[in-house]
Amino acid sequence: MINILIKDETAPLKSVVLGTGESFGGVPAIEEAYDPKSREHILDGTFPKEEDIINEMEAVASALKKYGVEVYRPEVLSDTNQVFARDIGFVIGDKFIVPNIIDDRASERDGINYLLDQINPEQILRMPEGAYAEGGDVMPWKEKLYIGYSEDEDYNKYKVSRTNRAGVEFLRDQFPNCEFYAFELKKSDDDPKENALHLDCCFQPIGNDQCIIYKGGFKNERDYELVVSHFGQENCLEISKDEMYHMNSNVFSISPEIIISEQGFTRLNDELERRGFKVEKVPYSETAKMEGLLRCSTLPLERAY
Ligand SMILES: NC(=[NH2+])NCCC[C@H](N)C(=O)O
Repeated sequence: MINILIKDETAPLKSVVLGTGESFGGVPAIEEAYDPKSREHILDGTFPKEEDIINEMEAVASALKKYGVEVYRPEVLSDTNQVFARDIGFVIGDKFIVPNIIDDRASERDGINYLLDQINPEQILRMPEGAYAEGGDVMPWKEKLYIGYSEDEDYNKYKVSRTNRAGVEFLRDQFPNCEFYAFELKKSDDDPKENALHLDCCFQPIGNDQCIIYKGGFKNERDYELVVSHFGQENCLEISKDEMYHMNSNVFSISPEIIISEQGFTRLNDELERRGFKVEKVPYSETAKMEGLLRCSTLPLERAY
């Protein structure tokens, strides 16, 4: 049996699913792109190579194993991009949620069926038809649950809108004891600098009481202000539009003290170190071209409390 328990983003990590670059399907046709940054790299002829993705992900696997984390990988499905394990399922408390996700990615969920078979069925919740949520939009943070979503007007318009109101309501019903904060995100199918694909593309808690945040990713400024009021201004590490584009908010915490980050995020990494974090730097700039980074590639199953 596999134990699952996640109450926040940073408690010491015990086990995680890390996506895979194996047989990722190569360069998609332009009409197959489902985010604007991949689209940009398909058009520019700079879409990453399988070998580079595999090497980058191995560096993450090594960093995790160095700290004794149990690392599971999805079963490899041929010609399927399975890099971003975060979105295909997620754990809140002691429940594993199997969500409905964008059709273009729905088959990715099959890769973790072998893990679901090892989780107590009473701990698995399947989202009902019509309710959508991707793990990148869902963040348990102690007594709070932060969710990024789109109202129907945006949800029906953008491929990059992945969590809808019905998804939010489902989670609200399942977790009545959480303080619920659902934020609409800014979306664009064409311009990666105007698009917060998931909540973790513009916000993520780190340490015990801090966060990385990009104001422009929130559709409504009052939501950004609410988050800042929760953490306190001095505990918010603000990033710029360019830093959001490079996915600076999408680092990944092994513990409240240790963060895996991209080696080229110089300003962020220096600032994290100045704040006393140990930063494990990995090369991840090829994977970043597909509009996801380290949080997106990892699906934590258990943290220690
Ligand atoms: N949690 C995340 N931010 N995941 C990023 C997923 C990126 C992937 N290209 C998509 O469009 O779905």
